[in-house]
Amino acid sequence: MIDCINLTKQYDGLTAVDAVTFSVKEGELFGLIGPDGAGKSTIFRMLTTLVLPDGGAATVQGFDIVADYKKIRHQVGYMPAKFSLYQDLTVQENLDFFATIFNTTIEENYDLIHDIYIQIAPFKARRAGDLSGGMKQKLALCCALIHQPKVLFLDEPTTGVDAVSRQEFWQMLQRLKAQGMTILVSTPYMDEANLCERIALMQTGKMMSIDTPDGIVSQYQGDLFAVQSNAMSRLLRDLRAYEYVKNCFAFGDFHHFNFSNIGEGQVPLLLNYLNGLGHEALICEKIRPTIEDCFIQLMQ
Ligand SMILES: Nc1ncnc2c1ncn2[C@@H]1O[C@H](COP(=O)(O)OP(=O)(O)OP(=O)(O)O)[C@@H](O)[C@H]1O
Repeated sequence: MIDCINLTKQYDGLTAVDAVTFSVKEGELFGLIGPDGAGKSTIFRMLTTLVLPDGGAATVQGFDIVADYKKIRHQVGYMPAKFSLYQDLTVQENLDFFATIFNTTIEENYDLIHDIYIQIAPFKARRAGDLSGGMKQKLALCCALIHQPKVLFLDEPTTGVDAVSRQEFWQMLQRLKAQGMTILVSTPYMDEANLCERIALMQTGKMMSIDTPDGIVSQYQGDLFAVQSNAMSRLLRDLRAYEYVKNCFAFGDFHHFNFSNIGEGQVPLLLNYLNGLGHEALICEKIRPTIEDCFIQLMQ
């Protein structure tokens, strides 16, 4: 449904998207995962024909993003990262407006949107600008779906949205996927990567790895450990000073690290070293890497 080959975009000498190659299959939920500035929005803007690429090529539903831009605009649903609905119009007026410009009605497409529509229906008369972040996202999704697109582009739909709304949003995406929708979604939240079928990890315009979340985790090089003591900030410094600790960073209630040489055999020696430095209540265990751990390793 989406094919990109060496897709490139530059802004004033800065390469925002650097020869990116990836494909999204029909009915797939594919995630672009990366921090601010990684180039996610620029990929969305090129694929939805809002900006022209400087190099490479891409098709959406078989249509070329440059030559067939009008066809693509009629066929895809796009939810930009920035809330782009009319803040002064009510929820109902926004929905009616988007239905009208696509020459359709809410009733005609009710099957696809009813799940989301019933959640925003109680606020039909409220101005879009007065909705909560989560409700704004639901309304924007509803508007993006109003013309029954086959491909949905969702640029950071959960950024700035509370944890419960984020969870609800992803449940809605899973239901849309079950209805056969192809979805390209971006997020800076690494935990959301696991909710996609396949992901691309992005940094400074480049795709570092493309695979299923499990596939990415299985490519982690070496063993990863989580460690805790009664003095966490000193522990970070002491770990980084230890000769055989390669990379170490804070991760929730633990610090994650790996060894530069051998793996698990080093643990008793490291614990001796930390005990000697006065650390108490030490816990150190080998763990399965998260997507964030994999991302950090790939960056290094
Ligand atoms: N119109 C523009 N003019 C100049 N530089 C731009 C423009 N749009 C994006 N950039 C730059 O291109 C790079 C990629 O930006 P992009 O918005 O695609 O990243 P992103 O991963 O979506 O991050 P964000 O969440 O911050 O938007 C950044 O360095 C950004 O500053």
